[in-house]
Amino acid sequence: MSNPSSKPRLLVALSGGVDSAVAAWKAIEDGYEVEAAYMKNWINEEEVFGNCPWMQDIEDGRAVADHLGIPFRVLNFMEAYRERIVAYLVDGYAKGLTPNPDVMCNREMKFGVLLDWALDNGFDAVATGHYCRRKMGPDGPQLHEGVDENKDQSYFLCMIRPDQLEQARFPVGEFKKPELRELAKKIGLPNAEKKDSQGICFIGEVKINDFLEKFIPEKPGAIVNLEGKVLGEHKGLHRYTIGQRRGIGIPSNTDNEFFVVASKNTKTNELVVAFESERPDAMWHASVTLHQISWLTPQPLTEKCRIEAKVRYRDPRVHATFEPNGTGGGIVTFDEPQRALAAGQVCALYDGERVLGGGVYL
Ligand SMILES: Nc1ncnc2c1ncn2[C@@H]1O[C@H](COP(=O)(O)OP(=O)(O)OP(=O)(O)O)[C@@H](O)[C@H]1O
Repeated sequence: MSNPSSKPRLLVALSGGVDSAVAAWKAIEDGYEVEAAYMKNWINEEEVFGNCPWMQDIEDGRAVADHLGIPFRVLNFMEAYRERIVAYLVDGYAKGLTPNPDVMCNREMKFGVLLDWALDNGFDAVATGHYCRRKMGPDGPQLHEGVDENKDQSYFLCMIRPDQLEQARFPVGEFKKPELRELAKKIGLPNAEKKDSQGICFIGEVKINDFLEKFIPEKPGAIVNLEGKVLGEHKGLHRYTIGQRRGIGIPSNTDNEFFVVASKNTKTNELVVAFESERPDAMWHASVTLHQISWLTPQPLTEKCRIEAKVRYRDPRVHATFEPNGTGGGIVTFDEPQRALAAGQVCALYDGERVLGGGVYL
């Protein structure tokens, strides 16, 4: 497709939410020729649970695009989503892991399938409403945390590849959320007061276990304490995550003490629970091994070095030492042990506010 204007063409991923709406407005202000796309990833078909309010989101997206005077389209990526995200999620849980579909969705969908579509259709880049920043460094673009410490979403983007970052734009990374809401009202965006979305889009409000029930058969086993005493029965280890407090189904019989999931024994199909105050060894980790790190640096780090690591979206960065293992992964040893790291989750590596990359821990 030819570009009659000299402006770079930007496709904004418009979710119907306020962040991507302001991202589209800001991109226009920044001098891009902007168009918008909503990705239809999942609908409540085949009676599988799932309650993403996608029809409302499409209406909101369209209203925003109309308000800004930019073209809007809905792209059907349901097949790719099923193959790349739902399958990864279900396989992961079936293996006893705790997958991170939000991280994978950025790599596989927003800056994967959507970016490919955009490039094929004459766009130069794709923008989202993520709170993070892309800064030019001496060796190319770098990914940095967003200015708003409360909202920073760089963790979710730590596994995108450098070639994807090349064509990614984050127009709201310099904003703080309250300021962005105010701006949305000031410029009259129709969704300025819309509530923030929660959880994984395609399962919406539905609990992950209700969703997984449709895909993974029950596999009952014993719930045991640290001494191996049987306390009850579980319906399948895939329904639990290390460190989980709620929904274990075992009363503690003690005031102010609650059971947590200390570990999952896949060999015996036992769920091991403990009181938090017992500080079960299995729940505190001095280090994690990351296999296949996805680097955002020009070259992978090949020397032992000091870094910062973020083991969960809502956790702060913590100081750690990184040691490459020579096979594309490495060991992250924390200065202070970290609680409840579930295999399958993602550890993001930082140098200050700059994201160096990320990997899945074993
Ligand atoms: N279905 C979708 N179609 C197009 N873009 C999407 C879709 N879902 C998410 N995005 C993009 O990914 C970004 C981050 O998604 P997330 O679900 O975390 O939303 P959010 O932080 O609540 O942002 P928003 O307020 O824009 O919904 C969004 O700002 C948007 O650019």
